[in-house]
Amino acid sequence: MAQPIRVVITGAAGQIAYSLLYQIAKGDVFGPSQPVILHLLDIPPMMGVLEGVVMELADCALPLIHGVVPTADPAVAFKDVEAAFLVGAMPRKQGMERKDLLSANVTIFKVQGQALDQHAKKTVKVLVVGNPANTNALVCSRYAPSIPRENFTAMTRLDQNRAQANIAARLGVNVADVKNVIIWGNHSSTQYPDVKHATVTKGGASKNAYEAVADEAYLKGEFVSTIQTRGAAVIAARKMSSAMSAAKAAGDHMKSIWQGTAPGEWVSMGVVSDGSYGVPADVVYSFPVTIKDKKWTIVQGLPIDDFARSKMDLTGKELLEERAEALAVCQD
Ligand SMILES: NC(=O)c1ccc[n+]([C@@H]2O[C@H](COP(=O)([O-])OP(=O)(O)OC[C@H]3O[C@@H](n4cnc5c(N)ncnc54)[C@H](O)[C@@H]3O)[C@@H](O)[C@H]2O)c1
Ligand SMILES: O=C(O)C[C@H](O)C(=O)O
Repeated sequence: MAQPIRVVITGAAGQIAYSLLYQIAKGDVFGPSQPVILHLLDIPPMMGVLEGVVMELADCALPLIHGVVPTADPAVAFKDVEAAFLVGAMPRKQGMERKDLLSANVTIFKVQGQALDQHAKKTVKVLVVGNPANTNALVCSRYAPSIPRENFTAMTRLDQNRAQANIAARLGVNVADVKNVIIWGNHSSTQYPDVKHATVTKGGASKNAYEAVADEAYLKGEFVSTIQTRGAAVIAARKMSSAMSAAKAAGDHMKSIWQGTAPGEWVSMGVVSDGSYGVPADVVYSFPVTIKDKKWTIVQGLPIDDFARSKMDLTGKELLEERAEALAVCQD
């Protein structure tokens, strides 16, 4: 059996972690033969709750768990970790936009960037889930200069999963038959879910999903706004933000990094932009990427029409505004 890897989950006493820990511990993310030592970080008032989570992990009797380290100390939490799920942050309430969380949450990611820089393995792969996820990931990478910037990614996989599930339902196929829907930009209500390059397998043949849906008004209107506002719809219904689906998406995202993407498939994630597709550089922008040997590459050369262009520019503009606000908060 492989040597265990150390994996940190922040916000470990919270909602998302409650679903995510089980996925990681039973091998869904790093593989069925990869033991893990789980580092669980939360804040001091949550240590009692975290103790209960630790008891439950023990009671799951999962052979891949080779250790559990509950702590409120970032220096302990980030020590020698090879993968980091940065979940711990305040979730939004009904009526808020995700960027309303910026001033409350961004300093968490400054502190954790510094702790990663000092204590984590230099190869650590960092997934930021806490909102506003894209800008938090940018801040985290800036405060961890000894770790390559490409090791920091933000989660838009939940948006991709939502979009693929929506299209599958529309076409009456299984969700596994819809591939390559793209999320461009910010994990916010300006994101652009794009079906133009997606495929669907129906009756044994692979087709373009946009053409298969054959309803441009839907794909440019209701579909886009449904995916953009899905998080708010879940909050309105549950009175709490998405957790089970967010945890599943976090597992999917890290699994893609660890195990790579299948030939002909890509996934969407927020990465530090190099200006590809004419979007702003140096913001964490969601692109379609392929992954090999734990390294992502932006899929290049996709044709962008005027509609997509305007949506991609709008979400890029929002990320520039968030970056300015976040860096001002961090300097205070
Ligand atoms: N990117 C996405 O697609 C996506 C999806 C769903 C939720 N989210 C975001 O994920 C975050 C967590 O959501 P949740 O439902 O688990 O919230 P939650 O309130 O249930 O749990 C958050 C946990 O983080 C802890 N925490 C706060 N500050 C911390 C710090 N400095 N260090 C370590 N832990 C800290 C809290 O004590 C709490 O236990 C929120 O910001 C939410 O908006 C993102
Ligand atoms: O929308 C939220 O605030 C939570 C999360 O980002 C989501 O998309 O469900």
